[in-house]
Amino acid sequence: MADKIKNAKIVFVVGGPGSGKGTQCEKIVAKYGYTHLSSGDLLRAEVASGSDRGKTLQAIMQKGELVPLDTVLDMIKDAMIAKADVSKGYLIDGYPREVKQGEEFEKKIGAPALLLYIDAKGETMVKRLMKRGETSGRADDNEETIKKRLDLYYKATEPVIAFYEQRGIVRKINSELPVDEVFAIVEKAIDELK
Ligand SMILES: Nc1nc2c(ncn2[C@@H]2O[C@H](COP(=O)(O)OP(=O)(O)OP(=O)(O)O)[C@@H](O)[C@H]2O)c(=O)[nH]1
Ligand SMILES: O=c1ccn([C@@H]2O[C@H](COP(=O)(O)OP(=O)(O)O)[C@@H](O)[C@H]2O)c(=O)[nH]1
Ligand SMILES: [Mg+2]
Repeated sequence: MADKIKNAKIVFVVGGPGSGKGTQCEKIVAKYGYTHLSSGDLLRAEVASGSDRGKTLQAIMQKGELVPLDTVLDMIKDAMIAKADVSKGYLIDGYPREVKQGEEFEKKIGAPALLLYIDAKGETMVKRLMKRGETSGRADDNEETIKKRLDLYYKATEPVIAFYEQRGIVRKINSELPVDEVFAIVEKAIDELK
């Protein structure tokens, strides 16, 4: 089964909480028809299903901590296989969160062709998430959990960017700009892939 996705174009979308990963992914889907898989959305869907596994996940996410690596990777892999026949490429949003997750992904699935590094200042991300929290209904969009997510991002996820920089596949995107200007930079990076 996994053979089906071995030659697929894979793009990692990495950035802090509230940096704008989901916003840019939506625009990429609209223009390029890629399959968007947000690790956070997959986990939230499991929580929403009310399963026992979902209950365990909810407790971890509420605290802003990381779910065990194998859980997320299995979910992403299943979702990729489900779309293998129709997909032009995959946007893996919010993953890897730590270097080890990237290594395991490559062992089980394949290597990314590009890493979009969506970069905004810490204070910008906090402001956006507090605003989003007014309407998102996300249990982790509150001041205390946002702070923990941000700390964990700097500690665990930023090293992921350094790891892939050695391979020359990182494109840094300044997401302090308005959404459409950010997307103009994103488009250049995706167009280079073809
Ligand atoms: N000015 C500006 N605001 C943005 C931009 N991208 C996103 N936002 C706002 O920031 C908020 C968070 O954006 P998301 O795309 O949900 O961020 P994310 O990185 O997917 O966040 P998580 O799901 O928490 O990982 C949104 O509610 C947007 O309104 C941008 O490029 N410019
Ligand atoms: O690979 C992943 C992706 C997400 N999460 C959990 O899901 C939450 C929400 O992730 P998402 O990417 O939606 O939002 P972010 O934290 O980037 O704002 C995180 O805080 C983690 O608890 C995780 O443990 N592993
Ligand atoms: Mg998101």
